[in-house]
Amino acid sequence: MIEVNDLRKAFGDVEAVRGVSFSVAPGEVFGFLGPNGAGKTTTINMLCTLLRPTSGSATVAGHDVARERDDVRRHIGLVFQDPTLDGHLTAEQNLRLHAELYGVPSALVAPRMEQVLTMVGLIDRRGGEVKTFSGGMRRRLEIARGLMHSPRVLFLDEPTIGLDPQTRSSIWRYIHELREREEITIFMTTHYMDEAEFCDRIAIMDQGQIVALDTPAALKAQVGADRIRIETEDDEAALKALAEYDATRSEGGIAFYVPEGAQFIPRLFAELEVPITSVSVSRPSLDDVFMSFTGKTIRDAEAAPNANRMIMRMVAGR
Ligand SMILES: Nc1ncnc2c1ncn2[C@@H]1O[C@H](COP(=O)(O)OP(=O)(O)OP(=O)(O)O)[C@@H](O)[C@H]1O
Repeated sequence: MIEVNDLRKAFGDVEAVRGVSFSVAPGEVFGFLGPNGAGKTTTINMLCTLLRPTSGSATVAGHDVARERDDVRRHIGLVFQDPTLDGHLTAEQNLRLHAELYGVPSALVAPRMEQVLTMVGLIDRRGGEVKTFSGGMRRRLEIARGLMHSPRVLFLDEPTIGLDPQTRSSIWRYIHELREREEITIFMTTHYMDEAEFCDRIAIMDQGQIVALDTPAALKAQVGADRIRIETEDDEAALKALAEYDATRSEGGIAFYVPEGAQFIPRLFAELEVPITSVSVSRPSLDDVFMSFTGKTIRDAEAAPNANRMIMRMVAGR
């Protein structure tokens, strides 16, 4: 549904996107994960035909984003970071306006409106002026509007940014319901690690390039080991017994890494002669994945100005 080949975008000296290639299958929820400034919005804008690529090529629903812009636009729905609803119009009027702009046949407008407003839980507020809606309601209405013309691909740029955790999870519920009900491909950007987990596949982007691309599970498996932390009645003896795992002292206990934590625990209890008073296993998170591919946490990547990033890379030997 989306094919991208060595796509690049430079703004003067700033190389925002530095040669990305990937493809997205029909029906997939595909996520672009990366810190602020990684180049996610620039990539999405090129795929939506809002920005012309400097070089490289991309097709969306079979149409070239540079040469067949109108065809691409007809097949996509957009939900952007910045709201674009008209606050003085009602929910219904906003959707109707969008349907007219997209040339939705008039007989289809009312049933489609009912369908999308029901999907995002706003059918009872259809007559309310948008300026009276909460941030979460507006975002849901934006999603409904993006779906009015039955696009084949829905692009969502940070769909949950600035929303509280409860509203974020309800937005995700709608996105998943949407995928079950409609034949639609979803391409989204996020810099929330926990949200990336909801995607079928994730491309991790850093400084204009894709540094990793796979399912969340496979990415985590690449990072490998589970972390085990135990507290015992005799840490000194336990450290000796666990020397082969390079166990170290950690936060008043002992920590070490094994490939399959859950399977290791029963053996640990059976074989370690020192009594264990507490145990925890943590699976690698997408934070660990980001760290292993970029050498920094996603928060550091956002906070660090470029000079600091270079120093961090030098320190990391990269
Ligand atoms: N119109 C523009 N002119 C100049 N530089 C730009 C322009 N748009 C983006 N950039 C630069 O390109 C780089 C990538 O920006 P982009 O907005 O694509 O990142 P992002 O990953 O989407 O971040 P965010 O999540 O903050 O939107 C940044 O260095 C940004 O300053």
